[in-house]
Amino acid sequence: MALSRLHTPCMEPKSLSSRPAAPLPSSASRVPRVQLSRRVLPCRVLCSVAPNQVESPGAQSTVADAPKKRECFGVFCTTYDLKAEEKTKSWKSLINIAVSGAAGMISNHLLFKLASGEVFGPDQPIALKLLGSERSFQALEGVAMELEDSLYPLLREVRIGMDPYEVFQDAEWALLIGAKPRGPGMERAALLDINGQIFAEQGRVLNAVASRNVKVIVVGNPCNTNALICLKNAPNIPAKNFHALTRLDENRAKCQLALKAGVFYDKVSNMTIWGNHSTTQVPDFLNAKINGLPVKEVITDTKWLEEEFTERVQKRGGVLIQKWGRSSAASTAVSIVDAIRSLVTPTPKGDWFSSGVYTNGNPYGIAEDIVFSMPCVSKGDGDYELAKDVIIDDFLRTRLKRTEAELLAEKRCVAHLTGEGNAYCDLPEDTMLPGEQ
Ligand SMILES: NC(=O)c1ccc[n+]([C@@H]2O[C@H](COP(=O)([O-])OP(=O)(O)OC[C@H]3O[C@@H](n4cnc5c(N)ncnc54)[C@H](O)[C@@H]3O)[C@@H](O)[C@H]2O)c1
Repeated sequence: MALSRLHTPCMEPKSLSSRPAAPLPSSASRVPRVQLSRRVLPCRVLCSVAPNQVESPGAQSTVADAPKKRECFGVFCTTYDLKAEEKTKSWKSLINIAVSGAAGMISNHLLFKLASGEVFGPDQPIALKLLGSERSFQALEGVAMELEDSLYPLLREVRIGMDPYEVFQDAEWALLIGAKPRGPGMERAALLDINGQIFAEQGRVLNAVASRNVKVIVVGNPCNTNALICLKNAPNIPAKNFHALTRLDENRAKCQLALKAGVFYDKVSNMTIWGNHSTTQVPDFLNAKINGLPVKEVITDTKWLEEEFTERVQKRGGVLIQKWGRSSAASTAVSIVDAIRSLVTPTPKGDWFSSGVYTNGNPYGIAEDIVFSMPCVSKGDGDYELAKDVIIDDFLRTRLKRTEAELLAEKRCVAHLTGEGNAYCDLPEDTMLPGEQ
């Protein structure tokens, strides 16, 4: 099924939107708010399509056959009345963002942030392609209705579906959140297998239909090994384009250091989470800085740094579940936003961010061919390089080895899903995900 293309609502010249729109670039402000107004006329009835309009397949349908069409959702099927000249002045080209697990708790925060413009910018229209499962499909319709009702000027298309081949078509960003949670008594090996199968399939689909330069952020757990499985099943997409989300751990670590030092958290920089998004992860206080100074010069309580700080970060998710009764969804969504923004905006000079990335010639002595969280810098073009000037002492090295051993064992455990032979599961210990008790 073809995707609907950029289409702008057919609307009245004056904005009737009651909620504040994201600020416009100066060129856009010269254009009457016609593009941003959300007073949408029922175009299939009232509007003829001018030659300079781009229309969606859905827009060509008549009122009578409209209910049969599923290329777009509700109001997003409407044809927009946009002059080509205005389009080039004020809008960047539409980007396609695919999100799996879109009816889940994390997505319920994330989608609204994406649509508001706070992730890709106030002049960047987006299309959201939402993947759900059979069980979650009704809920997904509810999510799409809430997106409709939010009247976001930058949200030009919403499409929902259960077929990843349709949903991932031409995706430029794929945010892979949907996964099964570890049930009571379930071994980590079983979770690796169940979720690994999801990510093997999604890797194959991305390989077949997504943009060749799609950026993939794997959130569903165990996210490092899921990302490895995904990239191994997508040989035509650069392995460098795949990330496992460790940004929530980075944000938690920054917060704990700020609390201990009595400073606001924007004073903490160069925070690396090394390794696996599990309780073996290594929050690095050796290279982190507070007010530009090494953390160890500002926080002299070494015992706290070596023991309490690390454990607090590793177990923060579990403590939160005890208090809140559910896992962290809002702060995870915020950290996905941070992770994307770190790739699409230049990293501040001298700083870096953490991301679980494919090890292929890393300078830190980490085993190759796994997805390991490391310090990265970006020019803001969606790509990244590994950070230089990183110190690794014996204490840090010992911890890196432990999380590396866990990831190598996870890799052996999913060999049947990465095309590397028979799986052999010898996980060093049944480590937990950060949110597990
Ligand atoms: N990496 C991180 O920092 C981090 C942090 C928090 C949570 N997580 C993980 O994110 C995942 C989602 O968390 P949540 O709180 O949103 O869970 P949730 O249960 O609220 O939502 C998951 C959604 O995914 C759907 N789903 C399941 N399998 C799917 C599939 N194959 N295709 C599409 N959709 C599918 C489910 O129906 C559900 O709607 C979990 O694996 C969780 O462990 C990761």
